[in-house]
Amino acid sequence: MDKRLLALVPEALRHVLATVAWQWVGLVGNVALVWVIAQVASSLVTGVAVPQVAWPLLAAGVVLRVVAARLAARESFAASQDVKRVLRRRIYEKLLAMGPSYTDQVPTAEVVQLSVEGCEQLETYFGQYLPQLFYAVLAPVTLFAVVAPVSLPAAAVLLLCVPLIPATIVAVQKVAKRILGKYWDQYAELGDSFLENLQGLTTLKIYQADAARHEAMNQEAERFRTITMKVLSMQLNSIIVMDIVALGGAVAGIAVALFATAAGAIDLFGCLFVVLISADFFLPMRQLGSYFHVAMNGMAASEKIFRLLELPEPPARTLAPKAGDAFCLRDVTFGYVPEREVLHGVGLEVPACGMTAIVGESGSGKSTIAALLCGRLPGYSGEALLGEAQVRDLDPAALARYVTYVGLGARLFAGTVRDNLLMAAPGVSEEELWAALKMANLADYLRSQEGLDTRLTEGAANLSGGQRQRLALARAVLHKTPVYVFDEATSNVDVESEEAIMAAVRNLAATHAVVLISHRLANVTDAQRIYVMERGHVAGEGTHEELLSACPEYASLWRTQSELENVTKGQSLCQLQEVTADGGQE
Ligand SMILES: Nc1ncnc2c1ncn2[C@@H]1O[C@H](COP(=O)(O)OP(=O)(O)OP(=O)(O)O)[C@@H](O)[C@H]1O
Repeated sequence: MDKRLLALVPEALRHVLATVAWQWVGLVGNVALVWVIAQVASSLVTGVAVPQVAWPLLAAGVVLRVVAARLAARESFAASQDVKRVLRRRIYEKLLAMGPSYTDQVPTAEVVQLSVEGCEQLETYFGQYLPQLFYAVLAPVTLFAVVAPVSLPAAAVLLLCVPLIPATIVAVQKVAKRILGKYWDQYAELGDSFLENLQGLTTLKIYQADAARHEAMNQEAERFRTITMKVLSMQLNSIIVMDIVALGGAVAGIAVALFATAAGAIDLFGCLFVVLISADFFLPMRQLGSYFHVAMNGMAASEKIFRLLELPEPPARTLAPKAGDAFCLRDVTFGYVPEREVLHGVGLEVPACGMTAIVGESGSGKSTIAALLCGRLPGYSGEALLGEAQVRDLDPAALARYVTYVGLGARLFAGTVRDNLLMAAPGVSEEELWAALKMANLADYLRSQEGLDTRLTEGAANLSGGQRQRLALARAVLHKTPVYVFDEATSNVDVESEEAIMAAVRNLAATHAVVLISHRLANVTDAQRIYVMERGHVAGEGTHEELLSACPEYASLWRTQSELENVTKGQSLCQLQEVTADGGQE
């Protein structure tokens, strides 16, 4: 019995005790029935009349058994409902408390398994195993009190044999614990790779790597099958052992009663009564043994649930930003893992209005700064302030109302364009929706379709990449917040889309704080302030002109990109000239 589990769901304990009480009432009914049957059988042999009380007792026994069985089942159901409800709520609250970065500590697949399968297993623990645990102690003691006046030696032998069953359970427990621990590990592993492969199926197909992954998953599934079979065979074997012990105990009790009858110590009724009741001494313990395996499964799941519930949580964030608050980073250091620092003493300021750009080579830490500003990386050191509050102390919901993040992975959902836009700003007028679409240069295209009712498939796969990004931008613009963070919002889009997005971003920057992360320097030349990142630190800051003269890293990046773009333009020109020469056209 795990005390932590009981403490976790104290409400369920009331139902567990009620289940035990009703089981006990059922046992009393059973004793009455056995008493009547033994009386009737012995009277048939001896010819002595059956006592008058037997018939009302028979009726009472039947009623008690039926009613008690129903009520015990109802209470057991109530206990398991409580457990599932409470545990799932606790897991959900834990995830909320851990915040969006919970995946750093526990994979989503494991959380899903624990909330579904894990909680189901605990349902059996509370609904069946726990009541049976109490009842399996109470029943033999009660029966001893009933049988002892009939035959003390038989009652004593029966009672003494009962603990042999838990003794075998304890012997099995060590092995069971090890096997079940492995079972859950394999289960979680299989769930993880299934989820990942399913999410990446398109990529696997593109590279024809699906067959290899399929094979790897088959091997994992085979390992899971093997361990499941081990669990089952361990359970069946131990049930056989428990049956032998239970039958052996009953036989010993019956033998004692027979000897006592032969010696004249008890009459025929007494002998029959002991014979008929002896199995009831062992049945509850035997039943406990079979629930025990399911309970062990639940215990193994509960270990994992506790591990999840005990994961460290970031301190409660309660502060909210005030109107006009601006971001300011001072000497900020951060690493995703302790052994590798990604930002080293970064300092930057984002004024409450205007465009602040962050540029730098790939991997220099730009997106990390964006994530930090959005409160997703609370484990930084130094000062990341919004107004006077540390970003890590701000309530995530309040921060989400203050900062809109638009990244490459902005998700568009299946449904209409209107649905996707309204999720950012419920209740806004049609005019405002169209104004945002116009800003993102998407209005004309959508008018040629079905307007705001244009249907999008999952992930807006029926739009082009550029259209998707422009729609994500329109949605962001509708989400009226004082600060916008654009992380590579113009990556992988055509020139037309890039120009449209940049025009919208500049427009926004006229009245809001905009942080623009872009690998393309041409997009940031008119930013009020540009920060140049290099390997996690700020290598330079200033306007485009200031940086060209004062920051060699920026000047070098600018030169490389300009040359590249000139070469590309030159090639296009050459190709155009070739076409003109060949075709003789102007
Ligand atoms: N979730 C993560 N876990 C561990 N390391 C990470 C994680 N995300 C980023 N990093 C590491 O942090 C460093 C900075 O990454 P970041 O994404 O901030 O760079 P970036 O400048 O935005 O790059 P890019 O221009 O390619 O998007 C990289 O070395 C990267 O390997």
